[in-house]
Amino acid sequence: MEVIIATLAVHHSSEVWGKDAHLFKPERFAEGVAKATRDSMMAFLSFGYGLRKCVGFNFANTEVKIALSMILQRYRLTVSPNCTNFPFAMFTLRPKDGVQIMLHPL
Ligand code: HEM
Repeated sequence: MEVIIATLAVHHSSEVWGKDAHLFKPERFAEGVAKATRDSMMAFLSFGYGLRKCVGFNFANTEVKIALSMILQRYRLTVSPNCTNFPFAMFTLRPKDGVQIMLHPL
């Protein structure tokens, strides 16, 4: 595990994200990407950078917000007890076997 985390570079700069850069903290973005990245344009590269940056960036962001708000209005989400969530590094850190989520109707 230590070796995997030590090899990560993208989105893990402690200068940008702080000493807890390795923690999953979506609330970092509560006041927007610019504030979360301390105005460092190269710090958040999920959609690429520069002239070839993803053309679907605004569309994808809006789509995710709409889809998530529709789901959260109808369901409570919990992580399945069967979920092992083994972190796996392939350019970025991701769960090796995905994340099994259970949806409970509200
Ligand atoms: C969460 C959703 C998405 C993510 C994370 C994402 C991410 C990316 C990334 C990393 C690139 C490469 C940028 C680069 O080379 O620097 C890219 C390119 C591209 N994306 Fe997306 N993308 C998403 C959704 C979409 C959607 C919804 C569309 C279209 C409706 C789209 C269309 C494109 C196109 C056409 C390119 C190529 C741009 C070019 O080479 O000039 N993407 N995307």
